[in-house]
Formats: sequence, structure tokens, C-alpha cells
Amino acid sequence: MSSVIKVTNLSKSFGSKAALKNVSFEIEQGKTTALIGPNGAGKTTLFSILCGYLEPDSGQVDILGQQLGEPKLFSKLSALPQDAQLDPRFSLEKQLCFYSRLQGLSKPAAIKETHRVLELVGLKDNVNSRVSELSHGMRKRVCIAQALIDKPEIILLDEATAGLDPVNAREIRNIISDLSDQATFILSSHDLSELERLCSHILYLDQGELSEHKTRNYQGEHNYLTLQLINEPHQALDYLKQLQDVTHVQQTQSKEFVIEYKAENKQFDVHLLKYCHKLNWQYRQLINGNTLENELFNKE
Ligand SMILES: Nc1ncnc2c1ncn2[C@@H]1O[C@H](COP(=O)(O)OP(=O)(O)OP(=O)(O)O)[C@@H](O)[C@H]1O
Repeated sequence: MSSVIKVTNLSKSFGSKAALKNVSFEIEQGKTTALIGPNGAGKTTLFSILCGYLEPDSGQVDILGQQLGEPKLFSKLSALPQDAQLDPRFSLEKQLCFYSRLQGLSKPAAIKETHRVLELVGLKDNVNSRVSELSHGMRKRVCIAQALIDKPEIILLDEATAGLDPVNAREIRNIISDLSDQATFILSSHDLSELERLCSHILYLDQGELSEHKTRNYQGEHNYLTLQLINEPHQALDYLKQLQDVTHVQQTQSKEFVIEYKAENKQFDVHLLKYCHKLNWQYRQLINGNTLENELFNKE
């Protein structure tokens, strides 16, 4: 598969503060990628460089075979900044047409494009609404619609669901998931469970250094299940280790266990639930795979 972004030895400092230190990675076409890291890790700096808002001090950035700032990249990469704002006075049509015209579309094409992207985010009936009349979640969807104008090949979304209620956050996740065969999404969020649902590829930044860069892949000899219980049974770890085909068990937090088992056992989840029932354990949920949080922070 071809890579759409290739970053090599990228560094950026603000005065004496190194925001990115020799960062290198590649993103393959169609692989929804998560950019994760604590506050101040360098995520916004990296996004800003990829969008061409900031110049790196050193290193190479190759996007769709072009160097940063090449006019050919215009409209092939779009971004939703964390603090994206809309003008509350204008209708959605006026606002999105304006952005479409900036992308070089003719007036009729801009109107058509505005209606297309608003339909994609479920707001086609609001084309004449003013931004001031919209809820926070609807405004976020308009910002995503803006990022979809002219079908960019790469879309960067910084905290796309921050501050949204679960229903609106889910709708935005569905939009991203539905469009992920048409564009490569790079998502930054502090919500690991959200990223884990959407992303197959993780970039983990900490203090400007890229310390994780891997494709999540469970198709090996072993599979994982994360078992969350309602109570903490006595010696639960020992009981779980005794189950047939279990190769490793780790307790990752109170009442949560990551169980590694032989992938050849296709019925393992059923056996595990029957085992819980037999032991009179009540479970909260059984998650397929290891959680992203455990993968990143609970390695043994
Ligand atoms: N314009 C700037 N001037 C000075 N320092 C900056 C500037 N922009 C970022 N920094 C510093 O660079 C480092 C990385 O900041 P950045 O905003 O990229 O982190 P982040 O991972 O996006 O953080 P957050 O999750 O809090 O949004 C921080 O130490 C920050 O203080």
C-alpha cells in the first residue's frame, strides 16, 4: 500500500522549548491514524506543520509525493483545527460556499459542493440556518463538512468530538467511519476509546518524541480479550490463568483483566463467559482485543 504522508527527522522548537524532536513516520493510504499524547506533547505542532501553517526547523515532510507548501497540495489535504470557529452571522450555505470558492470552485459548483458536504454530515435541511441557531454538536458537524469540501485525500481532525454529548460524538464517529474508504483520516483526541474504535494505526507523541508507531494487529498466534467484572473476585487472576488455552493474564486495573489466549480456540469467548457464570462472577463487559489504553500504558 502506498504512503500518503512520509515524515523524516522532523524537529521544531519554540525558543528553547523543543516541541518536536526528530520525528519520523509514514501513514499509508486509507489507514485511519490516531495521534495521541499528553498535553504539550507536540500534537498541534505536528498538525500545524502537516497543514503548512508552521514551518519545521529541520526534516522532510512528503505529502502525496509533494513537499510541504506545494500548490498541488491545495485542496488535497484539509484540517479541522481544535479551535475551529464559524461566523455566527452567516447561513451555512453562505459560509461553506465561501470556503468552496476559496478552494477555486465556480459559484454553481460551490453551491453544489456545499449541499453535498452538508448532506454527508446530516445537515442538509439546515442549509439556510445561521450558525448562531445551531447547537454545539451541529456546529462541529459544519466544521467537519468544511473539511470535506472538494473531496480532500487527507483529512486531519484535531479533537473532532471534544465537548460533545455521547450521541453527537457517535454521529461524528460514524461520519468518519463511513468516509474512511474515500480519504485518509488522521485524528487527534484525548479519548482513547474513541480512537480505538476508529483507528488501525497509532502515533504516540510524548514531549516531542514519537515513542509508539505501530499498526494494531491481533492476527497472530494469540488473541486478546479484555474482561471487566462488576466485583473483584478473590484470586481472579489465578482462576483465569487456569482456563484452557490461556497463555497470559494481566490485571490492568481494579476489576479489569487482559487475557491472552491461543487464537486457534475460536470459541474462547463463549468458554470464558461460561466459566464466569460457573464461578458466579458478574461481568460488566467483554471487549474484543486489548484496550488501547492498556496497550500504551500497561505494558508488562
Ligand atoms: N507558539 C508557541 N510558542 C511557544 N511555545 C509553544 C508554541 N506552540 C507550542 N508551544 C510549546 O510546544 C510544546 C508542544 O505544544 P503543542 O501545542 O504542540 O502540544 P499538544 O500535544 O497539542 O498539547 P495539547 O494536548 O495540550 O493541545 C508545548 O510545550 C507548548 O508549550
